[in-house]
Amino acid sequence: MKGIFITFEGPDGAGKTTQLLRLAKELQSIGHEIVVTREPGGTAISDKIRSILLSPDNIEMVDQTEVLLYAASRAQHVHERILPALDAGKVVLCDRFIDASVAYQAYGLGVEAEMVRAINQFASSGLQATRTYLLDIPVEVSQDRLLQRAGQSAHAPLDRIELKGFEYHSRVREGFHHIAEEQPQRITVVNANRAEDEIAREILTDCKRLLEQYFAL
Ligand SMILES: Nc1ncnc2c1ncn2[C@@H]1O[C@H](COP(=O)(O)OP(=O)(O)OP(=O)(O)O)[C@@H](O)[C@H]1O
Ligand SMILES: Cc1cn([C@H]2C[C@H](O)[C@@H](COP(=O)(O)O)O2)c(=O)[nH]c1=O
Repeated sequence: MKGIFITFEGPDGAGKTTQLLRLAKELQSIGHEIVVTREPGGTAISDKIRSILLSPDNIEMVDQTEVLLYAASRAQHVHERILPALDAGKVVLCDRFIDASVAYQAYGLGVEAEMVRAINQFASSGLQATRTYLLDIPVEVSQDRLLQRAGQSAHAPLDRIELKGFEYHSRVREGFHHIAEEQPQRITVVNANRAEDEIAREILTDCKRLLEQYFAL
C-alpha cells in the first residue's frame, strides 16, 4: 500500500466536511493526489445503503440491521474505492470510518463494542487509518449548527441519526473520547468549537508533518 489513509471523525455538525475539504485543497495545492470520500457512501452501492440508513422513514430499523448496513456500505467502499486508491499512492481523506460505528452503534445504541469491531474488521479487511482527526465539540453547539444548516433551504433536513435525542448524542461524544484515549498515536483530538481558520491551520500543520514523514520512508 503506497498511499495514506486519513479519516475525520466526530459528532454530527462538528465541522468534519468543512475541514476535510479545506485540507484537501491545501494538500492538492502542494502536489498531493487526493481522494475525498465519505461514509456511509463513497460508491454507488454504498450510497444506496446510505439512503436506507439515514432516511427518517426507517424509524423501525433494529440495532443489528443498523450495525450490519454500516458495515456493508463500508465493505463495498473499502474494496471498490479506498484500497485501489491507496495502491495507486493517493492520499485518501475519508469523512468517518470504523470509529463512527464504535461511537454511534456501540456507545450510542449499546451494541457490544467487541461485536461491532469484529464485524468491521471483516468488512474492511483490517484497514485502519494512519491518522484520524477527531473534531470534538459540545453536543449543544453541534446541534445548534445542525439546526442552522437544516434551516438553510439548499440543505437536506435532519436525517434519522441526527434526529436522535441529546442523551444519545452525548453518549456518542463520550464514546469518541474513550476511543481517542485508547489510541492516542493514531487519533488527534481537535477542539472544533473555534473559528474555521484556526482549526484548519492546526490540522494542516499536523498533516503536512505526517505526510513528509510517511512519504520519506
Ligand atoms: N468552526 C465552525 N464554526 C461555526 N460553524 C461551523 C464551523 N465549521 C463548520 N460550521 C458550520 O456548521 C455546519 C456543519 O458543518 P459540517 O457540515 O462541516 O459538519 P459535519 O461534521 O461534516 O456534519 P455532519 O456530521 O452532519 O456531516 C455547517 O453549516 C458549517 O458551515
Ligand atoms: C460511518 C457511520 C456513520 N454513522 C452516522 C453518523 C451520522 O449521523 C450519519 C452520517 O451522516 P453524515 O452527514 O455523512 O455525517 O451516520 C454511524 O452511525 N455509524 C457509522 O459507522
